[in-house]
Amino acid sequence: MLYIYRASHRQENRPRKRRVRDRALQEHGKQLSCRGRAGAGCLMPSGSFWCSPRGVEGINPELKLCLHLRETSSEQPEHCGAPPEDTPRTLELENNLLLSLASVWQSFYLLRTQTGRQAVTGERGVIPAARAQGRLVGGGRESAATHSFFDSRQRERSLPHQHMSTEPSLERDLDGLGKQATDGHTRLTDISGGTEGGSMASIPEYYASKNVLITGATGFMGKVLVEKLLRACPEVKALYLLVRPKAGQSMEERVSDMMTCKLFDRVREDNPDFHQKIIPISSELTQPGLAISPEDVETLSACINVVFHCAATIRFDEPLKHALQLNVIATQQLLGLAKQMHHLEAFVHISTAYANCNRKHIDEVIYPPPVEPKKLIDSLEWMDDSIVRDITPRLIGDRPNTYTYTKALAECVVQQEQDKLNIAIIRPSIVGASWQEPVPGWIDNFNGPSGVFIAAGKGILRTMRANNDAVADLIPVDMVINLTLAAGWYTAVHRPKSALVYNCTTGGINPFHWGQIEHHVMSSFKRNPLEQAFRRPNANITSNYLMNQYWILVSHKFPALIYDFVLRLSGQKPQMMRIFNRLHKAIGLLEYFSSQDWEWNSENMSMLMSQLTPEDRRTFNFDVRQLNWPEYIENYCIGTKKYVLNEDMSDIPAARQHLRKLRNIRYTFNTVLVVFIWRVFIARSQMARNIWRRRQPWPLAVSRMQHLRL
Ligand SMILES: CCCCCCCCCCCCCCCCCC(=O)SCCNC(=O)CCNC(=O)[C@H](O)C(C)(C)COP(=O)(O)OP(=O)(O)OC[C@H]1O[C@@H](n2cnc3c(N)ncnc32)[C@H](O)[C@@H]1OP(=O)(O)O
Ligand SMILES: NC(=O)C1=CN([C@@H]2O[C@H](COP(=O)(O)OP(=O)(O)OC[C@H]3O[C@@H](n4cnc5c(N)ncnc54)[C@H](OP(=O)(O)O)[C@@H]3O)[C@@H](O)[C@H]2O)C=CC1
Repeated sequence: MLYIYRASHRQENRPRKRRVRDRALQEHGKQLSCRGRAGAGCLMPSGSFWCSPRGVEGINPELKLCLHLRETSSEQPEHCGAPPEDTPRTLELENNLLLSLASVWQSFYLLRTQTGRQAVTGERGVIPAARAQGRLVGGGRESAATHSFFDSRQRERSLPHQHMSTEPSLERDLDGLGKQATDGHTRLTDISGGTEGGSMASIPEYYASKNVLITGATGFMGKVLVEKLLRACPEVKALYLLVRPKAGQSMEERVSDMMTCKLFDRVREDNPDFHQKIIPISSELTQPGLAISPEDVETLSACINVVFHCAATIRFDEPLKHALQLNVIATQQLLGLAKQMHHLEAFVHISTAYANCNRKHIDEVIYPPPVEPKKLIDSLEWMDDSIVRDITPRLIGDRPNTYTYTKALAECVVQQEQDKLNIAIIRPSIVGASWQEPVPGWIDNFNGPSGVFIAAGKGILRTMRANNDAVADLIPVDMVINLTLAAGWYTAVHRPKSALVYNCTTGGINPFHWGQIEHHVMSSFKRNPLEQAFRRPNANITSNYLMNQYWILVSHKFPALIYDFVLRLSGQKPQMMRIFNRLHKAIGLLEYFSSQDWEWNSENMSMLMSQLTPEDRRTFNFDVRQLNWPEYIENYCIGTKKYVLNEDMSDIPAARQHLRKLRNIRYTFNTVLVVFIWRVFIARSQMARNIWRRRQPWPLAVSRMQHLRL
């Protein structure tokens, strides 16, 4: 039975359409997904077919349709509405076309399950079928990402990867179905990166016996990536980590320190010898040739299969020259090294969802850079640091800092190599503590909101400029890493011709707002207080500049002055004002992100999810719909206590006691203040007494009542 439903193409209906698809996906589990020149579509194993209006545009440009094709008619999706009354003849033709497509798909699916072939064949059916029937025309709105995805099927890649030469071209797809069924085994083995057994490799299967290069492995996300790879893909051959010596520690010491961190407890339990798979390579990314020795370059060129580039400077106030050096030039150099790698299958670049924060709606495309990176690099090379500092605001234009500016340039640099390498670009929004893995709430730094939460939990931060109703696009680090690993797998196995961008965000799918965050953070820190809080946690956010300035004066600067005064009296060094000045600098840099909303398209994230086997979807879960925000925020706050501040959970009763003490101090202070004001301004001044009497008639009323009672 075929249902065709009319759905408006307008933006506001998108969530509804998304729900149609999501529900269909939930109901049917595994699905095959296809992308056309004009959009996306999914065929479920049961034979049901979902196609976005954009996808349909290619088939029938006049009709904006959401199609839902089901085997049984018993359960009509309530969100689709009734079939259009004015079903035109073209629609019947569509019905026939789609029914035949569906039957092709279904037999295709059966074929696939028999031969163990999955997305390789599944991705190539609907559009060629439509084209074969002369129905698929070029029209329709195309996103570059969609285009690039489709292009990957159209163009043969000229990489030195053996298996690419045998990848069937799109044009041959439909006609070649039978052929694929007979010789599909051979092709599948090729495409799945040499996996035995004729079935498409799952993610752990793909990473088995692969050599992976990771930059930024000592950083927040890099560590989680290393941990997850070792734990979820235990057969991975080796992880080569580009690490620099730092703070008097050699790179070997740094890596062995890292591996003793709590984050690796679960891996250690599973495989106490996991460190044998880790090979540190000395590298300073800001140096020419990344300061990698020629021997190491040779080793890496010979063996690396996948590169994850996480290293970056994420400081918002980084001088432009340094940010450019690390975020752009080092990326360029790494790409140069990647091109020398004989067996490279995927290059995954970690960008940020805010690389294009000068736009309100951000698609999964690489936007034209603010300036040609090469020109900027050449010009800054000869410029004095002070000149660069002076022209930085003009250069970064409508971006808030050098970080987002250089990350946008880096994307452009990466894109320039898309013809030579299989590239994925991951754009996470605000990466927060882990959701589930390896432990809920794992976090190890003060970046982004973590520092703000801690400052609020310690009772230092009382006010911040943020929009209560703006979406707080937080995403847990484990979800970002799961998506990153899945994208690496997908890029290597499917080899899209041009770089695929994944906006890794939550706001469009499972929104949560800064006002809600404030509420949950505060109540969480009241339940599980931090040790030695300065004041009881009570932070408020406001979008009003003047109000914020007022509260900064009253709740930050005034208490800091008193505290420093007390410290001075007791012979100690004043420190509170200094802490507040640093805090104000930090939150001043963050306010840009907490005061406004962005809208990210995350179709590629959904597409990627639809490509995973149920098992992989569980192991590499990045389904942000499953996030329960209050629970996540609670774990996040506990995580800051346990892993950032290294506080013991058993001390919570003492911390609560401390908060009670602070509350009593506050009550006492307030009472003393009232009495003081009374004494100074009211009791001593006749005018104040007169005003007091006029404003407060109740004492007279009370005395009159007492008089009457007597
Ligand atoms: C309660 C309810 C509240 C609800 C509202 C919450 C709103 C939150 C809004 C968050 C928005 C986040 C947006 C991020 C968007 C971009 C995401 C990315 O792509 S990229 C990822 C995002 N990238 C970033 O987030 C980078 C932001 N950070 C920076 O740019 C710089 O660290 C700096 C300019 C803030 C300070 O520079 P500088 O003065 O040279 O100082 P140092 O660096 O040397 O550190 C000094 C001390 O301060 C410590 N500390 C550090 N950060 C914070 C903090 N945020 N806070 C507090 N403390 C912080 C630090 O640990 C150190 O302590 P200690 O070791 O001395 O004891
Ligand atoms: N955290 C977030 O909220 C978000 C992060 N991202 C992106 O994710 C990636 C990782 O971020 P995150 O883990 O938070 O950042 P961290 O600051 O925690 O880690 C940065 C990593 O880069 C390494 N690095 C920095 N400079 C050099 C250098 N000169 N030579 C060698 N290595 C260097 C650091 O090594 P070392 O330990 O030696 O300093 C560290 O391992 C970045 O690309 C960032 O842009 C994107 C969106 C949000």
